[in-house]
Amino acid sequence: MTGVPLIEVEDLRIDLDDGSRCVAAAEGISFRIDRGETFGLVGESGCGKSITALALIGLLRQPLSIGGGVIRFEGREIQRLSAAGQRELRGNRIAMIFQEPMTALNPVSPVGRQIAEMFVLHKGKSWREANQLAVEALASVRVPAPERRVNDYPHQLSGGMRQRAMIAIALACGPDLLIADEPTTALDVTVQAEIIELMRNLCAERGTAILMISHDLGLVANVCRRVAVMYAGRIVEERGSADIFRAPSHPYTQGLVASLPRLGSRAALGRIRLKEIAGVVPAITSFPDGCRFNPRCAQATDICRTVTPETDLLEAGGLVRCHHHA
Ligand SMILES: Nc1ncnc2c1ncn2[C@@H]1O[C@H](COP(=O)(O)OP(=O)(O)OP(=O)(O)O)[C@@H](O)[C@H]1O
Repeated sequence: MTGVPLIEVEDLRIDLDDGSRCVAAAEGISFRIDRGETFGLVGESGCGKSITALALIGLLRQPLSIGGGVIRFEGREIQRLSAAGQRELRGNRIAMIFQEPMTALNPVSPVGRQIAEMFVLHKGKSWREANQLAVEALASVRVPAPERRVNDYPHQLSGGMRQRAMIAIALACGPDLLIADEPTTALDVTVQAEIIELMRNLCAERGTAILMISHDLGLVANVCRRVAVMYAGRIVEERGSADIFRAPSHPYTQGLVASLPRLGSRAALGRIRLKEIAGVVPAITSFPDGCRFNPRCAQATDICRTVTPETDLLEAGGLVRCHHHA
């Protein structure tokens, strides 16, 4: 399958229709992720990261729906797959982990059983085999005493252990793509680092691609080779992770980079306040004309208030959507 991306999103639009009116919650979304690659989607809360991920796995529900564009998995259009085909894609090929594992785990079923179920349902294993594989899966995510822990219910595990169990379930069937939506936001910093390291190592060993979603540019750039920055339902910049710090091109990305504490700096030690991006993200129903970042942008001119910028290729590699890009 050389040359064919694992997943390719082309000009995706996601509509939000509340019955009285229909607005585009996200539009013009295009990116590709190759086999085994790590790709990040970053942006402030509400910019459309999670709904983009849900669209990829065919899990958008009313009032949201795909309003245009194409999503291809190994060259096949996901929207054209039957319901059964989409289910098989979600079970076997694409897995997802969320911020709060409690919402994804079944509270009345032991975690071992939930892992074993994946092997029974998607790999045709017997329960006996599947139970053994569940112990191995928990061991692979470094859960201590896995042969005992398989019998624990989700509420008996700490937040970090629950997220490990979620990763075990997600990776059970050897997916080609793991979508991780704010996987560590609810955890404290030390546990966060351990979980990220674990996820990254397991995926690298198995050749699993990662689509990581977070509001935290530092975290995403640390895990991913390439990063797309979203603002108000559009991708405004896509770059290699190192380039995004060295020479951010879009004023919004520049703002995000300026608001990151540098390791060991006075800001990281909490002694000075970091530069925040002034203003707030507009609501879906009141996206401004032209560039949606223009009301918050110090570089905005008349054209930014009226004309939507096209996506330009950067000489140094990458894409940017700004009339005045650096
Ligand atoms: N089920 C829904 N009904 C109505 N609006 C929704 C629904 N789900 C998402 N939205 C809206 O769509 C927009 C994009 O939401 P999305 O969850 O993708 O944002 P996000 O960037 O992932 O932010 P967060 O990190 O806060 O989840 C938001 O304005 C949100 O309010």
